[in-house]
Amino acid sequence: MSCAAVIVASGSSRRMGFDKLAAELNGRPVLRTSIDRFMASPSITRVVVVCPQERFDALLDGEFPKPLERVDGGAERQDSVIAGLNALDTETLVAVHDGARPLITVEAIETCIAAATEFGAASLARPISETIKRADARGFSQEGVDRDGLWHTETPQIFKTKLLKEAYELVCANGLAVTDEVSAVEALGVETKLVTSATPNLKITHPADLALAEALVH
Ligand SMILES: Nc1ccn([C@@H]2O[C@H](COP(=O)(O)OP(=O)(O)OP(=O)(O)O)[C@@H](O)[C@H]2O)c(=O)n1
Ligand SMILES: C[C@](O)(CO)[C@H](O)COP(=O)(O)O
Repeated sequence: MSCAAVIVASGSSRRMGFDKLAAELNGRPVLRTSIDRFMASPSITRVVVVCPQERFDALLDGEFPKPLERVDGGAERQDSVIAGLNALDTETLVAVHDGARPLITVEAIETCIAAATEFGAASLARPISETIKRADARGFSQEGVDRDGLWHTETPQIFKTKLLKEAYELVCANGLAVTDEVSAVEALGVETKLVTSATPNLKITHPADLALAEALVH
């Protein structure tokens, strides 16, 4: 099945304090590293990057082995995902990925595509492996939360393109706010297969994450 990648990269890096997607990892911008991982995945046929023109222009050094295009994003992540989906027509599957997750591997992308091919909806995710507490506004623990069955979702999140477009139409029609695509398809009543993320795939969010990613990137 043909699979397009939509890489969302229109965020404002508020928690980082500077443009985290332009920051260098191993001599390459974070966003370029994310794009290159999808370019290297055999099942990916094209890459749509959702970001401002100037952020895109800074990435265009060298050749790309597959079609690459850019569209403008929106105020919220879900608006940026919808802008990317609107650029797609023929691909059966779409893999949505955060530009801020540059440690994604080709193996993880291909494993997730295989699950999406089988189930129609798949996301990389990690079972929670620590004790979970609910705290009050002062930061004092109030109770434990049973972690059985709880996962962190990551990206890529990969779906039949028609399904994800329908899900976001419903999200918009009902004025919902979702933080990922798994939540969007849940609004349609559709389950997503969670695929265990076997290697670090952190979302660079705070300055310390960049140092960690630099140590882990290869
Ligand atoms: N309006 C938005 C918001 C986020 N993103 C993208 O969604 C991914 C996950 O968002 P996050 O890491 O939270 O990035 P920021 O929104 O930039 O972070 P912050 O909330 O600290 O500003 C990132 O690749 C980010 O660029 C996007 O394309 N459009
Ligand atoms: C999509 C996501 O990466 C899944 O973990 C995450 O929800 C995006 O981060 P945000 O801070 O919610 O935009």
